[in-house]
Amino acid sequence: MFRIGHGFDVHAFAEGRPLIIGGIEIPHELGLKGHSDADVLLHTMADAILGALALGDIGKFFPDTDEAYKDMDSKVLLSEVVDMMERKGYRLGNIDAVIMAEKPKFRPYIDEMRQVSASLLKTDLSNVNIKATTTEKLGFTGRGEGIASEAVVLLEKWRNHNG
Ligand SMILES: Nc1ccn([C@@H]2O[C@H](COP(=O)(O)O)[C@@H](O)[C@H]2O)c(=O)n1
Ligand SMILES: C[C@@]1(CO)OP(=O)(O)OP(=O)(O)OC[C@H]1O
Repeated sequence: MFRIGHGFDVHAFAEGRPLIIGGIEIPHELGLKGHSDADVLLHTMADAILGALALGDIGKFFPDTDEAYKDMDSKVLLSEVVDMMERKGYRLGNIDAVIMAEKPKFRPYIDEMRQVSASLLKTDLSNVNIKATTTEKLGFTGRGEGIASEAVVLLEKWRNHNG
């Protein structure tokens, strides 16, 4: 059995924060504002998986009102969601994600982001696609106010769940 999921997330730019996307730090004059490390790409991946499993979203499991998740490494968040997926008897089929931002240019970092995410998602590199686009200077991303990201995932049931 297959299940499809979709994730979408937005974080605003902020001064004095590192820019962490796809589990890696990207050199840029601005970072992203958030309760966690604000890794907008890993958040969309986690939300897409939770969506496929009809489990809700990351805010339900990692509320931004809980001090335990302050400055949380989103690699840990995604790993915990992958554990939930595995406990339900699913594994990743493939994931396709997009980062929407006017700046910086992500293309030089895409291969490393794919490697980090594939490892967190416990899947082969060939099952993970990450792309980037500007929004042609339109909207909040086009004005450089923040970064948006979206992901679609396919999960495959391959064993009986154990909890
Ligand atoms: N922040 C970004 C945005 C885009 N790219 C790469 O540039 C290509 C052209 O972008 P358009 O929005 O003009 O279509 C795009 O396909 C990406 O490869 C990027 O690296 N970082
Ligand atoms: C990741 C969490 C963790 O508290 O916080 P944020 O970094 O603010 O991210 P967001 O995608 O706005 O909401 C989900 C939160 O659960």
